[in-house]
Amino acid sequence: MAFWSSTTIFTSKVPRKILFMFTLSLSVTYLFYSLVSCYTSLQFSAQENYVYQGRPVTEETTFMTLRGKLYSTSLQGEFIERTGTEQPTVFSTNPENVKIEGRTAEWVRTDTAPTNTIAMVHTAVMDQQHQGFSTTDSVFRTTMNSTPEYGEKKLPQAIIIGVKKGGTRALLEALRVHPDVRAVGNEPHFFDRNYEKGLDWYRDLMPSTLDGQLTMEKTPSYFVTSHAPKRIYSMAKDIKLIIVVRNPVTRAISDYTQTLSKKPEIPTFEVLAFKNRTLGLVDASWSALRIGIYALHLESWMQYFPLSQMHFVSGESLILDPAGEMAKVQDFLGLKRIVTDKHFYFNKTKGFPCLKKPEDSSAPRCLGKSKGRIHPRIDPDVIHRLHKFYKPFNMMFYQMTGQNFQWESEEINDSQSSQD
Ligand SMILES: Nc1ncnc2c1ncn2[C@@H]1O[C@H](COP(=O)(O)OS(=O)(=O)O)[C@@H](OP(=O)(O)O)[C@H]1O
Repeated sequence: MAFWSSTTIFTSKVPRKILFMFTLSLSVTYLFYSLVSCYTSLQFSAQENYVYQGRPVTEETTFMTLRGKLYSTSLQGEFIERTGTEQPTVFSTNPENVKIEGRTAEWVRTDTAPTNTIAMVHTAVMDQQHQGFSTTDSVFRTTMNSTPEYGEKKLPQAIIIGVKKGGTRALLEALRVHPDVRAVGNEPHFFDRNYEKGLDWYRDLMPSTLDGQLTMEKTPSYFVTSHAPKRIYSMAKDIKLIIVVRNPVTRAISDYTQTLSKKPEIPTFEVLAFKNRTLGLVDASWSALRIGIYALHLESWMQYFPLSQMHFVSGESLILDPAGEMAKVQDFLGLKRIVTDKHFYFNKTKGFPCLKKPEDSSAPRCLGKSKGRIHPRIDPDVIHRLHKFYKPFNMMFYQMTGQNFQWESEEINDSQSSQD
């Protein structure tokens, strides 16, 4: 009764207009806050959803979110072709001075530390413009997807040490699809060119990893660097070493093709391959040929590491059956077989296997122009002589590794096809 009477007094005392204004302002305030909170939650979910192997990932578990964040750049296949950081190719016909270590552009993923992102994006834009690519939203997405790195930087537990032009980039990029592998995109060249910079410098180049993830790098010149085995051993005795090998004759031609692309004025392959062609004296000190004497280089690695710590990948099989080679590599690294045939397709235009692109991305997932170059035609007689030159070294290599890479049967095929 008291309540009823006080309400009646209130309504009768306050003018109806004021009451109406008060109710209206309350409603407007309520509506405003509802809209603001709705917008914030929409924004949050747009930022927190990313794609993991083609599927959108939401915040189902914290761990998946963290890992997804860590991989948000890489799993969207943001590959940006940029010029390697290596020193430019120096060519000399004096075998002692021959240094064909230069490298051309290659695919480098942009999952860098945030501090490097702006520089990388800038480089990406410049490079894409330079190559006539459109400065697409892939660069934009790279910026958007640059998330802080989680975990800690570690020294690598596995290194692809060689061989130059063996297919090392293709292997590393396929491995980087694996959620338990994190690798530095550029070649650090720590054990051959930057050793004096120290282990802290080297570690700092590595991407951050979470527990259970492998840190990796690839520098193909390590395999032929005499002091690399000792240096790597002193860093980590139990490190795993991967060597991608390829028919040494084709490898030499590939190496030469790379140099030719930068220095078109160099002598022909046929000239460089011999000290005296009439006498059939092969110039084994020419680095393009010397690198292919695998048995010789392997010997120095075997002084420090048991074979069980080395894995040899056939460069030929990596092209013909990438998933098969990846299965063996994942086993060797103690990884779950996650990278399988589902991840590859044969790209007819490229003429090589490429990584399948995630559903939502238009980013290319083939390697760049510097991988899979067209080789110049080499005199079949020179090819035959080189096969003969390499044969004993290949045999020794097969014996040392316990693997037959069948490069001799390739020569039979080559000569058959050149007769056709
Ligand atoms: N999937 C795929 N796509 C393109 N290219 C592929 C692939 N798999 C292996 N290869 C072969 O890799 C060769 C280059 O080897 P590397 O990456 O080790 O070269 S480098 O030493 O890093 O410069 C390169 O040599 P060239 O063909 O002579 O250019 C390729 O034959």
